[in-house]
Amino acid sequence: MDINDENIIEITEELSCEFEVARALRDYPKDTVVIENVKGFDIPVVSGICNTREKIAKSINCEVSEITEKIIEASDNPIKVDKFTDLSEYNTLEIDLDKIPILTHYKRDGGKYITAGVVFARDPETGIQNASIHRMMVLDNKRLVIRIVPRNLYTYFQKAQKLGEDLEIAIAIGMDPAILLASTTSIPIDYNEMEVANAFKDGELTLIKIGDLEVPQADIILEGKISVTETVSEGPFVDLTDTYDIIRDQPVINLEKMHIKKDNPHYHAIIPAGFEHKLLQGLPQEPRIFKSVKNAVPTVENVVLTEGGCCWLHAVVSINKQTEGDGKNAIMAALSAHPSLKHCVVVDTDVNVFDAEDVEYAISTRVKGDRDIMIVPNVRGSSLDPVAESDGTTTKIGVDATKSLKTLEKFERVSFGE
Ligand SMILES: C/C(=C\C(=O)O)CCOP(=O)(O)O
Ligand SMILES: [Mn+2]
Repeated sequence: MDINDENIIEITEELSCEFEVARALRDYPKDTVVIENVKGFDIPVVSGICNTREKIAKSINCEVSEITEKIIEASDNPIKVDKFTDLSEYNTLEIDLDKIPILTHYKRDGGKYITAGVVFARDPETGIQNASIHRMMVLDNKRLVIRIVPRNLYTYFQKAQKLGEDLEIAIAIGMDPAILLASTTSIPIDYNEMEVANAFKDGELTLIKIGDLEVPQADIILEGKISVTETVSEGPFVDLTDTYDIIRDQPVINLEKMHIKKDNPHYHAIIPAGFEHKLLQGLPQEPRIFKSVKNAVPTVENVVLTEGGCCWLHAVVSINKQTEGDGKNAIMAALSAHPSLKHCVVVDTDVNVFDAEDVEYAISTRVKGDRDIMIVPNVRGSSLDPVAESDGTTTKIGVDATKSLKTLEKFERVSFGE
């Protein structure tokens, strides 16, 4: 795997994949780290290839402020993949998960978890391929349990269940961040995420044909089937709010083969609740929120699900305010586009949405509480919100931190001038 970062932290001390690797990685929340010497394994662990917006922007060849625009462009203009290769660069082995340094992260976790696995499957009816990241807990050296949320893979799984046939899958681990990002995009069910990845790569993406599937040249590829009859308990697992998600009955994966790159393979681990987890899960929601706000307020400039808000619960939206009330319309559009969103702050375009201090500056100088704060009780929120009611409802807050158009002169940022 090409790790495209000139400042890699290399840890050579021998560490156990049970707790010790995860503990060491938490000391470097925004670095790319390679753990060279994992006790009992030949394969090093890499983490943090997508833990900053800068790294993600670099992988898709744009500036941080252009990521949303770039995702929208690639999702709206996917490119059919026409470059394929085979498995000649891999060693193919009978499945044995005990040969891969899969981590146990925190003390109360349900077990070892694959956290950077992209799952590839075809719709049993239409044949369209889906790619999505799922957490998968290890049951033994041949079996996993997968958390499937009701999105595209879940729909395929339901169709497979109706047909009574297990769903064939490949799990790819350790790949170019642009392909990881494409796998997390929220695109319609009849779209193939690898065509979005190919658009990020200007048509240069090469995939491997494995059975009926077309899979990226990842460092590790597992082959197997999601059972349509067998479920077991999955969890506990720390989700992006840094709190434990609940235990649920989820489908079992029976694995058959594994393909490991001959040349310098790494096992990619995403630390639960780390910035890589937050960004890969949250950042692909930003284009959805952006499109919705654009409908309501055409002068929207950018949308960010902030790292402090777990890239899930807090949004900052910047607009070039034209009329009084634009801020509140932007809040309503953002809250409805991402139902998990709890708090939304709207700022003017002279405020940098990526800079928490600048956003706080806008809140402190441009908000009048009785006029600019919207409180919406009893709405559905995120299952991860620790203050949500048992029925899933919570209270949402919108903060309109835009300048009042009536008194614009009072808000002039003097140090911005001459
Ligand atoms: C399972 C989650 C997200 C996803 O993969 O879509 C996290 C919780 O989702 P909520 O919709 O915020 O409950
Ligand atoms: Mn999909």
